[in-house]
Amino acid sequence: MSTLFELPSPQTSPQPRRKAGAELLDGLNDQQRRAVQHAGTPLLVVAGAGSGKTRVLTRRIAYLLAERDVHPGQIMAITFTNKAAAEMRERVVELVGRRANVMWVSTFHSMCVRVLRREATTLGMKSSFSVYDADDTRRLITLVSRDLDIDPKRYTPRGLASAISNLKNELIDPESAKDKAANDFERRTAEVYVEYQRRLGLANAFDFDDLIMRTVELLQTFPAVAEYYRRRFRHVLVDEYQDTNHAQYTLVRELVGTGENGLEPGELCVVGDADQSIYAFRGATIRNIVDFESDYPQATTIMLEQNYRSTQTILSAANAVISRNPNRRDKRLWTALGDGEKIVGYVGDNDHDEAAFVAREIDSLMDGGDTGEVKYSDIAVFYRTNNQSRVFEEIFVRMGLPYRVVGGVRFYERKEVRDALAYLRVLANPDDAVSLRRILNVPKRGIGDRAEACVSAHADKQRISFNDALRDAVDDKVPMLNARSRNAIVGFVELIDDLRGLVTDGHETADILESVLERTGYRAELEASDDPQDETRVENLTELVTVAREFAHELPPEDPDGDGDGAADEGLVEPGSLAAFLERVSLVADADQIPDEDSEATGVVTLMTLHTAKGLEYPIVFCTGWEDGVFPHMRALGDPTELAEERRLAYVGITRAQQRLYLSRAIVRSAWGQPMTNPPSRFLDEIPADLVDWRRVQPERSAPSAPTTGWGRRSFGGGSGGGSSAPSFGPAKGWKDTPALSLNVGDRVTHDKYGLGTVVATDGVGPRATATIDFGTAGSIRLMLIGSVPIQKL
Ligand SMILES: Nc1ncnc2c1ncn2[C@@H]1O[C@H](COP(=O)(O)OP(=O)(O)OP(=O)(O)O)[C@@H](O)[C@H]1O
Ligand SMILES: [Mg+2]
Repeated sequence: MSTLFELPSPQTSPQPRRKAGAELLDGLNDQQRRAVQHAGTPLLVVAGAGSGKTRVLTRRIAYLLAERDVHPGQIMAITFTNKAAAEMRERVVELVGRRANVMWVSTFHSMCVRVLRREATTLGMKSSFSVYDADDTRRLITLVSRDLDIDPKRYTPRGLASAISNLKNELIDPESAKDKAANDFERRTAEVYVEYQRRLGLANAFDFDDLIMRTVELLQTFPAVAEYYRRRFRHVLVDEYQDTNHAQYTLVRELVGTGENGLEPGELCVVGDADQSIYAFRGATIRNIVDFESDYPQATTIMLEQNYRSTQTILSAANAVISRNPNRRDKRLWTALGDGEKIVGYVGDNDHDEAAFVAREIDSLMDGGDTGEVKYSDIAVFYRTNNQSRVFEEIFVRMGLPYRVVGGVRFYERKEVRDALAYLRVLANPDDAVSLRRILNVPKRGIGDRAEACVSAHADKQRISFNDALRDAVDDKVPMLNARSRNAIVGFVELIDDLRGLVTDGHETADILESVLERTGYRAELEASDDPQDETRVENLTELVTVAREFAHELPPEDPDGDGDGAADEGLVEPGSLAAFLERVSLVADADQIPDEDSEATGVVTLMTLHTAKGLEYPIVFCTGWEDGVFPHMRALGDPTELAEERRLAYVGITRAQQRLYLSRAIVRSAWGQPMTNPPSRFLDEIPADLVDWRRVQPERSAPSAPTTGWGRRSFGGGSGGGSSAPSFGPAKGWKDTPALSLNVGDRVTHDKYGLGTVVATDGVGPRATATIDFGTAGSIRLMLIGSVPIQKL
């Protein structure tokens, strides 16, 4: 166990440049200033987008350090992405100097990893644990449900994984899940959950949700541990508080404490905006913001009203959209930045046309025109789902526009990269069963499925880890294993042990990785292949080596664990080590990427999903794919709660823009392999027409018969029928040409892909009519826009 936190002795080294307190309050309005200076009781800052919440948080930290004699080691700041954390740290360093480097500024997940590294043994784990991401989790759940004879069609690993994740976000442990299970699915889930947790333990691994849940468990079960962290972190600050889930909420409460053992509760400051809550699907709840005052009876709430980011036109559009949401506290943001340019609207014939418009527009913006100096890095393109990026990438490559995609099929999700990392993880944590089984026969070395099953059965029977079972195989103690497989396993175990020798000898991660690629024959196999994709794979592996090389040469923080003593705590990972590298890589969450420090300088257009855009700002923003069924997402069309969440996402998207905003949609989109005719997004109708300069509307093909109130469909004619550029498809064509299929609850239908189904709900009319259809097996209740799916009534 750790010793109690003591304040370090005053620094003797020369002080870095520090800003005086008064200067730290410069460029803040009265409300912001109050928030920065507030002391003693819990503080909530609620305000709309761009009102300076994050700025307040950053300044508050600097102010604590400069004016209230708080030591950086006493500060815990929590942000939503690693990128945001890096930025916040950077800004505080600008304000108060390098000593701010020892603060804990991190995401919930990184923060928990740090805590768990030092306390792992208290929870019966080793500090060399692995962190399993969504893919590892799904693999392990697949293995578990196979062993439990669960029908993967009825209960998919994905469905089970998400159910277990929900339980963890609600801090429900396996035993309680069992007790609470009320139907077959919940009972099966609980069964899988119990076994999955046991296997995680055997593999010495935490999954993402565990990081939070087990840290809470740690603090709640071991008062001395809780006291240590409460004494240490006297200030807890949380950005984007509206997106915390129950587990994270509880974690914050535990960290702050309620004043036991004569220790005053830590000072808590959270900032957020209920209108920007967009992670309900991960259990986030605005309850945490709405009930802050009752959760913390002493709390002070400060509201900010001035927006410093966007023009009035952009703000008005955002306000118009979000004001349609029910049950929200209305807050009118204002800006002193003037009306600015009108929003530009565009309707593409199809998604390629839409992308071409974006590319042409970027090109002409860069040429100067009436806009003056524009850099590529001033521009961002947003879309609703990752798969929409491909069309943009194609045209950007063709036109030579520099860009980068944040998220998407990310580097770390590529098979070859995951394989290589699995090797490294096995070297760092021998018990990591998911990684071990992943590479057991990659590249092929004669350890087939049957051999793997024998070893796994043996592990189960003896209740030992897969790694120990492999070692039993070497000693010929695994029944049913044939001699050939055994020999192959001997070779594999020797190879791994050899490679592990490099780690113990303290070799650099990049060199270890080179040896892995070399000695396993992995790279040679790819190089020998004539599949062009394998060439890319080799490049990716080379890139991974480079990442590892750079990581090792990053400047280590002045004080690795931030407790002011300049040394790492026992059990913490060595900076620059293999463990540290793996940690960094595994915490690259889905809304995140390894911070790319150079991207501002190199000047590239940024492409990302709306979710990833949260908290960011760009002078010029293209919001694309404004179509019902795309954005709002298909899933949300019949569900008021989900629709409200999509509307908040629209609010987030619009409010990223500082000066210029483009909104676009396509009439026909082929993102899911099959062309679909999509009606304009209902959110477009919600934006006052006079805010928009409509560059191109839908070409007129027949006399418009639909009412054409809102903009964006001033001349909304027939769907795809008759248009030469639009491909024809499916039994149901454009919504207008084909008499809309009228569906009622209880109707039986047949779908080209999903087969027979029953309508369980309907919603909307005309082009926006949707039906929720149950196709029989679990997880396949689908919501569809009737006009655009290959469906027939029986
Ligand atoms: N008082 C101020 N004077 C001038 N600029 C300000 C002021 N407050 C904030 N800003 C600037 O306004 C922009 C938005 O601020 P910030 O990102 O902190 O807002 P936010 O409320 O966190 O937004 P979001 O809800 O999108 O996260 C930033 O560029 C910030 O530097
Ligand atoms: Mg912010």
